[in-house]
Amino acid sequence: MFYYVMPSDDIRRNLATEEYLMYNREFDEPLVLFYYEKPSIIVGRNQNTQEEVNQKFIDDNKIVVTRRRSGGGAVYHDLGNLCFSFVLDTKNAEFGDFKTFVSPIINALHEMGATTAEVSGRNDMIVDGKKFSGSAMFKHGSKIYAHGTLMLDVDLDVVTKALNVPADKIASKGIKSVRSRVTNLKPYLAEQYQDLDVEGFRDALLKHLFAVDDLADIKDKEVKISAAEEAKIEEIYENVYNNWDWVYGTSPAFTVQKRQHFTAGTIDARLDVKDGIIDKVTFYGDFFGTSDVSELEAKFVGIKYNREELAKVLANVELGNYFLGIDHAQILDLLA
Ligand SMILES: Nc1ncnc2c1ncn2[C@@H]1O[C@H](COP(=O)(O)OC(=O)CCCC[C@@H]2CCSS2)[C@@H](O)[C@H]1O
Repeated sequence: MFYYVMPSDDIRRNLATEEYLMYNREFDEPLVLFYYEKPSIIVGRNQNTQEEVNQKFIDDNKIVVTRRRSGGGAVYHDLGNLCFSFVLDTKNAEFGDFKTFVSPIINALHEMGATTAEVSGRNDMIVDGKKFSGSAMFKHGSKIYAHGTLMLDVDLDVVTKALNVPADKIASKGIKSVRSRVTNLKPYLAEQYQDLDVEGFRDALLKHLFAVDDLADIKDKEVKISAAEEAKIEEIYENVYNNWDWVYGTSPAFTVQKRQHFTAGTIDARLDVKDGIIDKVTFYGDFFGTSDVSELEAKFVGIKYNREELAKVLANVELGNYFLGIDHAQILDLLA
């Protein structure tokens, strides 16, 4: 087995590197990758990004949002979360089921004191009945990567806030992720691991996986990435993981239906969104102004469905013509 430790703390670059290595390297032996990142949400291949993220919270807290190629639900990562990934070619290595591929990780965790950590269901690892890891995989030809999370010391409060979308927000046709109760691993690890940050945890795991006391002993097992390859990884970063078309634009078509009560009355808004772009907006309500509201509805058609774009349109609108006594911020909150 070979290994590579990602130097970046940006999930978009880390996913680009993982993808690059899988497509472009030959794997006589499996490769294990480790990476971690600053606060980010990673939605699954078939998910509706707008539905999975709490956009206002994401904007306010500058949380990175991206989409991965593997399936499953949206997860939240911060600097207390470590990702692992096994990349291999099924021509050269057998790829069993989920339980088989995570077994080296489970064994290492047992050795580190989390003796009750176990595999659960289709893609979870749990301890004390609570999830600390979710996994997913992506296949291309005979090559596969199977990656997962390890919640060492994640801010659990933020997990709920960042992923929490009000139930009434969207009536979607997309695939919904399963909400489950999560926990951090740290309290379950032995005393000597209590002061570890995510890098220390990673190094400890590596030592257990390769059965060495010193990482210097496995230097020859470390994969090297050249400057020319870095440039190609940068292209994947830009074209895929940092590209709105991939992150939002590939979401399934969905409809947002929202209702807001104002002192003057109630407004309902319905937005049809296709490929991340607003297809149609309809307002219903009982206190419209003097101008035809369909004029306002038309202004939103064709823009990207996000707060920033909605705010730009609203900035040029004399709202009082359409709704009496409502300001821009209120309408923005209704729509976004
Ligand atoms: N970081 C993290 N780890 C484990 N579980 C999480 C995490 N964040 C949120 N959740 C919980 O899992 C569900 C979603 O579970 P679900 O089973 O739907 O999806 C997954 O687990 C996908 C894991 C993808 C791992 C990739 C590895 C490299 S980049 S992302 C979510 O609603 C939360 O309740």
